[in-house]
Amino acid sequence: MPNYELTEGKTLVTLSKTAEKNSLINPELYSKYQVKRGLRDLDGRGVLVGLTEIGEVHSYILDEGEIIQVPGRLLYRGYDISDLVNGFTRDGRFGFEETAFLLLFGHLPDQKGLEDFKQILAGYQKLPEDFARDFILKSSSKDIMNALARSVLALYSFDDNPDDPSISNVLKQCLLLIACFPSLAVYAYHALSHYYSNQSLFIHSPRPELSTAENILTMLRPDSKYTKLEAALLDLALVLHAEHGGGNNSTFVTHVVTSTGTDTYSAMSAAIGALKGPRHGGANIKVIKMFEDMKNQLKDWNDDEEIEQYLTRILTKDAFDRSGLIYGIGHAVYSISDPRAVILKDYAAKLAQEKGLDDEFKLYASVERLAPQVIAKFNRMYKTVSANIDFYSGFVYKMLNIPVEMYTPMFAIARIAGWSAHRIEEIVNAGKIIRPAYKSVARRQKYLDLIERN
Ligand SMILES: CC(=O)SCCNC(=O)CCNC(=O)[C@H](O)C(C)(C)COP(=O)(O)OP(=O)(O)OC[C@H]1O[C@@H](n2cnc3c(N)ncnc32)[C@H](O)[C@@H]1OP(=O)(O)O
Ligand SMILES: O=C([O-])CC(=O)C(=O)O
Repeated sequence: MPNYELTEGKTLVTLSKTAEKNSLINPELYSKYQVKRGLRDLDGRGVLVGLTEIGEVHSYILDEGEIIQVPGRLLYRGYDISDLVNGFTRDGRFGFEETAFLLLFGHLPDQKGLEDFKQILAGYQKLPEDFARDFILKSSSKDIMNALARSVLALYSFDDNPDDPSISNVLKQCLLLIACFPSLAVYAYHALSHYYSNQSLFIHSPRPELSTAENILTMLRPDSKYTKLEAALLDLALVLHAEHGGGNNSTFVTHVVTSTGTDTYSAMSAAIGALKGPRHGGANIKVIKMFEDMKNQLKDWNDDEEIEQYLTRILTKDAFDRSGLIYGIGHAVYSISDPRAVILKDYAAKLAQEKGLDDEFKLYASVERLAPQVIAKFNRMYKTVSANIDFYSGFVYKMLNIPVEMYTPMFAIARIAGWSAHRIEEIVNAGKIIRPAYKSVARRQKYLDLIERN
């Protein structure tokens, strides 16, 4: 982007300094006016802004008004995530389609219902004629989440009835997006690796008889080959990422944008933008890059003291991306544990052993153990922090040879199921635009004519 020289030496640098200075609000005012920053109460509990039956994120119990932190639990439509995972893995079935059905329709499908649902999704898999060529390949993006959001917005033009908010129409649009996200993301990755990394370009079509996880691997790999274990692990990751209640940032964005009465494509592209952020879904890419940096910097991966020093340098903004964040650690709701991280860690350990990456797994486990202590030294903590879902997900994807650029898009491919259920829930129940209050703390000013200003 050009750096425009503006008149009278006012470059973008000086203007940005002015913008920054005049945007700063005295931090004391937030407590003075009891602002619930991050929509959180001072004890860390979220401000109650809605009701949902789709996902439940459980992290504490109240004992005589006192918050007692407990290991995290996640329920989809009232079913514990561990029971769901145990159910389909025990039966050797893929779980993502069944999970999407559960989230959208509120009950687990029977055999026939599941087969019918898979057929409906397969029917929506095909992108419009020339869509991949004209909208993905011709204008490739350096970021797949950006490409995905653009594709979602472009699909609006191919819909004969895009603005109809009836549930039958919105459901149809959501099913189409659930079915198309894998190809939209994978093709955007191929465009990126071709145009930015000079790799050969190939496009494989999704196959209607395959599961979402199998199709991702089929389309991603030049030879379309994958093992049953690889597909099963990717499927598990999709199930674990599919839903997380109404308050997580991207799902809340879905509620906020849906509450305006806008179309499905606008709501979902906004949610993709929210998920892309490194404090949310984008954390999985940051985690893997943080570990690459850490591995280069550490002399001894088994030395706790050296690891602690590196983590401290992250917090003091002296290491990695200088954001001060240890990615993959901490959560707005969970404290003692994120149940999804517990499940993924187990699989990561087994896979690491198979792939001869035990040392790297041990380093992850050490950081998981040490980071909460280091963070607690630097912050006033009202609750414990622990590894979140994104701590081990990137490591698992890496062991599945999934390119790093695809990690956050994998999250989106899964979470579109949850967003869809929440969009429908918002339309069915709300009818009220979401509009919280902002108190103005600006000084009132007397207007000056242009010639009077200096
Ligand atoms: C799928 C998901 O979205 S899971 C989350 C993925 N994100 C990450 O992994 C990024 C790293 N983690 C974080 O940035 C945070 O833990 C978040 C954004 C997830 C949650 O943030 P919060 O709700 O503010 O967490 P919490 O209230 O427990 O934090 C207390 C303090 O510890 C700090 N803290 C929490 N986690 C971290 C971390 N990983 N690294 C450094 N500091 C942290 C917070 O910034 C906060 O400090 P402050 O009071 O000075 O603002
Ligand atoms: O709930 C949150 O804030 C973030 C999260 O874990 C998710 O969206 O999966």
